[in-house]
Amino acid sequence: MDLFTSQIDPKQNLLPKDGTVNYLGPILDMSRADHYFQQLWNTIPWENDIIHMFGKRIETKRKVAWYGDKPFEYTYSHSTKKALPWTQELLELKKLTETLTGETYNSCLLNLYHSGEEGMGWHCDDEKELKPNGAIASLSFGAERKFVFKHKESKEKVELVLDHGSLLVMKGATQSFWLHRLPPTKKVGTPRINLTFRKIVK
Ligand SMILES: O=C(O)CCC(=O)C(=O)O
Ligand SMILES: [Fe+2]
Repeated sequence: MDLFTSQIDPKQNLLPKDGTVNYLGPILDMSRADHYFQQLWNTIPWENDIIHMFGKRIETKRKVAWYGDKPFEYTYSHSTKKALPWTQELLELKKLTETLTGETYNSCLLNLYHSGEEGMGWHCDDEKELKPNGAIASLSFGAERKFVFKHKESKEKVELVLDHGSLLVMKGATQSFWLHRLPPTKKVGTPRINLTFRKIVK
């Protein structure tokens, strides 16, 4: 563990107000994190996402997949997906995440970014299907990427780097008051996979 990761305080709230974000840092050793990256890369039926921008339907380069306890329908940016049944690896990761965060989840959105040129724009995860103020746990594999929060009113920003095999938790009022994004960058040439475990209450 290097000097930086040894200074991670999993109880520290990274937000100055209006929500709670904890960064637990790497929760898997390098070889297990590598193993999960390969498994997810090879076995998930990745599909391009559709977003609606300026009245147009745009297919993203970023790929997605949606899993859950039941074939939940999830409307994301006007397209509706039916959740696939858990794979063994996703169930292992869900259990580990539940233990470390003290919360339970029933669904997971997976994102695959082929390189730093792919990212995700400003948004909050406050869809009506999600448990209000429920925790969202974000597991990252592969390339380290910057992640940014921006307060909806004050525009204050909070930045951090999401490591290979790391866990980030957003909870409380975070989605009501803060946007987040994964900025694109020319500095990263390698892929990244992100899993966000969520709780659907429909
Ligand atoms: O890739 C990430 O780290 C963030 C993904 C995200 O914000 C989302 O899936 O809602
Ligand atoms: Fe998000």
